[in-house]
Amino acid sequence: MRPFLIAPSILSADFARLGEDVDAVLNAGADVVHFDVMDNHYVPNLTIGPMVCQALRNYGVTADIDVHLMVKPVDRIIPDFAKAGASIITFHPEASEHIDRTLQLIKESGCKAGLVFNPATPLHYLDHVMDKLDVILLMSVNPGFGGQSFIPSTLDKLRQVRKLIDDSGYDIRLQVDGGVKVDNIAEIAAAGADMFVAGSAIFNTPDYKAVIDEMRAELASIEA
Ligand SMILES: O=C(CO)[C@H](O)[C@H](O)COP(=O)(O)O
Repeated sequence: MRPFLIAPSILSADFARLGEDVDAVLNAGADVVHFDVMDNHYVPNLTIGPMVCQALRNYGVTADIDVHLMVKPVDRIIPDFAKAGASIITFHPEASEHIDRTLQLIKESGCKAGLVFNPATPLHYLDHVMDKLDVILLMSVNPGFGGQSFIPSTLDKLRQVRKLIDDSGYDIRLQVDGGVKVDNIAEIAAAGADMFVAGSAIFNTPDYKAVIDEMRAELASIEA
Protein backbone atom coordinates (compact mmCIF):
# COMPACT_ATOMS: atom_id res chain seq x y z
CA MET A 1 0.00 0.00 0.00
CA ARG A 2 1.11 3.55 -0.65
CA PRO A 3 1.57 6.06 2.20
CA PHE A 4 -1.64 7.14 3.84
CA LEU A 5 -2.81 10.65 2.94
CA ILE A 6 -4.87 12.95 5.17
CA ALA A 7 -7.05 15.41 3.29
CA PRO A 8 -8.93 17.93 5.46
CA SER A 9 -12.25 18.95 3.97
CA ILE A 10 -12.41 22.74 3.88
CA LEU A 11 -16.19 22.48 4.11
CA SER A 12 -15.60 22.81 7.85
CA ALA A 13 -12.92 25.51 7.58
CA ASP A 14 -13.48 29.16 8.46
CA PHE A 15 -14.60 30.61 5.11
CA ALA A 16 -14.10 34.15 6.39
CA ARG A 17 -10.34 33.49 6.63
CA LEU A 18 -9.95 30.53 4.28
CA GLY A 19 -6.37 31.10 3.09
CA GLU A 20 -5.07 31.34 6.64
CA ASP A 21 -7.05 28.31 7.77
CA VAL A 22 -5.83 26.19 4.83
CA ASP A 23 -2.24 27.26 5.53
CA ALA A 24 -2.73 26.33 9.18
CA VAL A 25 -4.00 22.84 8.42
CA LEU A 26 -1.18 22.20 5.92
CA ASN A 27 1.40 23.44 8.43
CA ALA A 28 -0.20 21.06 10.94
CA GLY A 29 0.76 18.13 8.70
CA ALA A 30 -2.14 17.62 6.26
CA ASP A 31 -1.18 16.22 2.86
CA VAL A 32 -3.93 17.41 0.52
CA VAL A 33 -6.67 20.08 0.52
CA HIS A 34 -10.10 18.53 -0.04
CA PHE A 35 -12.35 21.06 -1.78
CA ASP A 36 -16.10 20.31 -1.69
CA VAL A 37 -18.15 21.82 -4.50
CA MET A 38 -21.93 21.74 -3.97
CA ASP A 39 -24.50 23.20 -6.36
CA ASN A 40 -27.82 23.11 -4.45
CA HIS A 41 -29.11 20.83 -7.22
CA TYR A 42 -27.20 17.56 -7.12
CA VAL A 43 -26.89 18.05 -3.34
CA PRO A 44 -28.93 20.26 -1.02
CA ASN A 45 -26.19 22.76 -0.20
CA LEU A 46 -24.22 25.48 -1.96
CA THR A 47 -20.51 26.04 -1.45
CA ILE A 48 -17.56 27.25 -3.48
CA GLY A 49 -16.36 27.30 -7.08
CA PRO A 50 -13.28 27.80 -9.27
CA MET A 51 -12.73 31.41 -8.14
CA VAL A 52 -12.12 30.21 -4.58
CA CYS A 53 -9.73 27.51 -5.83
CA GLN A 54 -7.84 30.20 -7.78
CA ALA A 55 -7.85 32.43 -4.69
CA LEU A 56 -6.16 29.69 -2.65
CA ARG A 57 -3.48 29.31 -5.35
CA ASN A 58 -3.00 33.10 -5.42
CA TYR A 59 -2.71 33.05 -1.63
CA GLY A 60 0.25 30.68 -2.05
CA VAL A 61 -1.21 27.23 -1.43
CA THR A 62 1.01 24.75 -3.29
CA ALA A 63 -0.36 21.46 -1.91
CA ASP A 64 -2.57 19.32 -4.12
CA ILE A 65 -6.16 20.56 -4.25
CA ASP A 66 -8.58 17.67 -4.51
CA VAL A 67 -11.84 18.97 -5.99
CA HIS A 68 -14.90 16.85 -5.19
CA LEU A 69 -17.66 17.89 -7.58
CA MET A 70 -21.14 17.42 -6.15
CA VAL A 71 -22.70 19.10 -9.18
CA LYS A 72 -24.90 18.19 -12.08
CA PRO A 73 -24.14 18.63 -14.96
CA VAL A 74 -20.45 17.97 -14.46
CA ASP A 75 -18.53 18.64 -17.67
CA ARG A 76 -18.84 22.37 -18.14
CA ILE A 77 -17.17 23.29 -14.83
CA ILE A 78 -14.15 20.97 -15.28
CA PRO A 79 -11.96 23.23 -17.50
CA ASP A 80 -12.59 26.14 -15.11
CA PHE A 81 -11.37 24.13 -12.13
CA ALA A 82 -8.33 22.89 -14.06
CA LYS A 83 -7.41 26.49 -14.94
CA ALA A 84 -8.00 27.54 -11.32
CA GLY A 85 -5.36 25.10 -10.06
CA ALA A 86 -7.18 21.86 -9.22
CA SER A 87 -4.87 18.84 -8.97
CA ILE A 88 -7.48 16.09 -8.70
CA ILE A 89 -11.11 16.27 -9.87
CA THR A 90 -13.65 13.67 -8.80
CA PHE A 91 -17.33 13.44 -9.77
CA HIS A 92 -20.37 11.26 -9.18
CA PRO A 93 -21.01 8.88 -12.10
CA GLU A 94 -24.79 9.29 -11.96
CA ALA A 95 -24.31 13.06 -12.43
CA SER A 96 -22.53 12.59 -15.77
CA GLU A 97 -24.26 11.66 -19.05
CA HIS A 98 -21.01 10.11 -20.38
CA ILE A 99 -18.68 8.88 -17.67
CA ASP A 100 -15.82 7.96 -19.98
CA ARG A 101 -15.99 11.37 -21.70
CA THR A 102 -15.95 13.21 -18.37
CA LEU A 103 -12.91 11.21 -17.22
CA GLN A 104 -11.13 12.02 -20.49
CA LEU A 105 -12.00 15.69 -20.14
CA ILE A 106 -10.44 15.78 -16.66
CA LYS A 107 -7.27 14.05 -17.88
CA GLU A 108 -6.99 16.29 -20.96
CA SER A 109 -7.28 19.27 -18.62
CA GLY A 110 -4.13 18.06 -16.86
CA CYS A 111 -5.72 16.80 -13.62
CA LYS A 112 -5.98 13.41 -11.97
CA ALA A 113 -9.46 11.91 -12.22
CA GLY A 114 -11.76 9.96 -9.97
CA LEU A 115 -15.26 8.60 -9.45
CA VAL A 116 -17.28 9.12 -6.27
CA PHE A 117 -19.81 6.65 -4.89
CA ASN A 118 -22.57 7.63 -2.48
CA PRO A 119 -23.41 5.05 0.18
CA ALA A 120 -26.13 3.52 -2.04
CA THR A 121 -24.47 4.00 -5.45
CA PRO A 122 -23.63 0.60 -6.97
CA LEU A 123 -20.05 -0.22 -7.88
CA HIS A 124 -20.88 -1.35 -11.42
CA TYR A 125 -20.00 2.17 -12.60
CA LEU A 126 -16.39 1.03 -12.22
CA ASP A 127 -16.79 -1.45 -15.06
CA HIS A 128 -14.79 -0.42 -18.12
CA VAL A 129 -13.13 2.66 -16.57
CA MET A 130 -10.60 1.30 -14.06
CA ASP A 131 -7.76 2.13 -16.47
CA LYS A 132 -8.77 5.82 -16.44
CA LEU A 133 -8.99 6.30 -12.68
CA ASP A 134 -6.46 7.81 -10.30
CA VAL A 135 -8.89 7.90 -7.35
CA ILE A 136 -12.01 6.08 -6.19
CA LEU A 137 -13.85 7.97 -3.46
CA LEU A 138 -16.38 6.16 -1.30
CA MET A 139 -18.73 8.49 0.53
CA SER A 140 -19.37 7.24 4.05
CA VAL A 141 -22.20 9.75 4.53
CA ASN A 142 -24.82 11.04 2.13
CA PRO A 143 -23.23 14.08 0.48
CA GLY A 144 -24.20 17.64 1.27
CA PHE A 145 -23.12 18.39 4.81
CA GLY A 146 -20.19 17.98 7.16
CA GLY A 147 -20.50 16.61 10.66
CA GLN A 148 -22.54 13.47 9.88
CA SER A 149 -21.85 10.01 11.30
CA PHE A 150 -19.86 7.39 9.41
CA ILE A 151 -22.17 4.79 7.78
CA PRO A 152 -20.77 1.39 8.86
CA SER A 153 -21.70 -0.48 5.63
CA THR A 154 -18.97 1.58 3.95
CA LEU A 155 -16.41 -0.77 5.50
CA ASP A 156 -17.68 -3.67 3.43
CA LYS A 157 -17.77 -1.53 0.31
CA LEU A 158 -14.18 -0.44 0.98
CA ARG A 159 -13.08 -4.07 1.20
CA GLN A 160 -14.78 -4.80 -2.14
CA VAL A 161 -13.17 -1.84 -3.86
CA ARG A 162 -9.75 -2.57 -2.33
CA LYS A 163 -9.94 -6.04 -3.89
CA LEU A 164 -11.03 -4.62 -7.27
CA ILE A 165 -8.09 -2.19 -7.23
CA ASP A 166 -5.56 -4.81 -6.19
CA ASP A 167 -6.86 -7.31 -8.77
CA SER A 168 -6.77 -4.65 -11.50
CA GLY A 169 -3.10 -3.84 -10.96
CA TYR A 170 -3.81 -0.14 -11.56
CA ASP A 171 -2.36 2.58 -9.36
CA ILE A 172 -5.60 3.96 -7.86
CA ARG A 173 -6.03 5.75 -4.54
CA LEU A 174 -8.97 4.60 -2.38
CA GLN A 175 -10.40 7.62 -0.63
CA VAL A 176 -13.09 7.76 2.04
CA ASP A 177 -15.11 10.83 3.04
CA GLY A 178 -17.62 11.40 5.80
CA GLY A 179 -17.52 10.92 9.56
CA VAL A 180 -13.81 10.04 9.60
CA LYS A 181 -12.44 10.56 13.13
CA VAL A 182 -9.45 9.58 15.26
CA ASP A 183 -11.44 6.72 16.79
CA ASN A 184 -12.48 5.06 13.50
CA ILE A 185 -9.64 5.88 11.09
CA ALA A 186 -7.67 2.69 11.85
CA GLU A 187 -10.68 0.47 11.15
CA ILE A 188 -11.31 2.37 7.90
CA ALA A 189 -7.67 1.94 6.86
CA ALA A 190 -7.79 -1.76 7.71
CA ALA A 191 -10.76 -2.08 5.32
CA GLY A 192 -8.57 -0.74 2.50
CA ALA A 193 -8.72 3.05 2.37
CA ASP A 194 -5.45 4.94 1.85
CA MET A 195 -6.70 8.54 1.65
CA PHE A 196 -8.84 10.04 4.40
CA VAL A 197 -11.03 13.11 4.08
CA ALA A 198 -11.91 14.62 7.44
CA GLY A 199 -13.68 17.93 7.94
CA SER A 200 -15.28 18.48 11.33
CA ALA A 201 -12.87 16.12 13.12
CA ILE A 202 -10.00 18.48 12.23
CA PHE A 203 -11.46 21.96 11.77
CA ASN A 204 -13.81 21.82 14.77
CA THR A 205 -10.88 21.48 17.15
CA PRO A 206 -8.49 24.22 18.32
CA ASP A 207 -5.31 22.21 17.63
CA TYR A 208 -5.19 20.81 14.06
CA LYS A 209 -1.72 19.32 14.57
CA ALA A 210 -2.81 17.35 17.63
CA VAL A 211 -5.69 15.71 15.71
CA ILE A 212 -3.62 14.98 12.61
CA ASP A 213 -0.84 13.51 14.76
CA GLU A 214 -3.41 11.31 16.56
CA MET A 215 -4.79 10.16 13.19
CA ARG A 216 -1.28 9.32 11.98
CA ALA A 217 -0.57 7.40 15.19
CA GLU A 218 -3.74 5.34 14.62
CA LEU A 219 -2.72 4.73 10.99
CA ALA A 220 0.77 3.66 12.05
CA SER A 221 -0.77 0.62 13.74
CA ILE A 222 -2.07 -0.47 10.31
CA GLU A 223 1.14 0.33 8.41
CA ALA A 224 3.22 -1.68 10.89
O1 LIG B 1 -18.23 15.78 1.14
C1 LIG B 1 -18.59 16.04 2.24
C2 LIG B 1 -20.03 16.14 2.53
O2 LIG B 1 -20.71 15.97 1.34
C3 LIG B 1 -17.58 16.32 3.33
O3 LIG B 1 -16.28 16.29 2.79
C4 LIG B 1 -17.62 15.34 4.43
O4 LIG B 1 -18.86 15.16 4.97
C5 LIG B 1 -16.55 15.66 5.46
O5 LIG B 1 -17.05 16.18 6.59
P1 LIG B 1 -16.98 15.44 8.00
O6 LIG B 1 -15.59 14.91 8.14
O7 LIG B 1 -17.32 16.50 8.97
O8 LIG B 1 -17.98 14.31 7.95
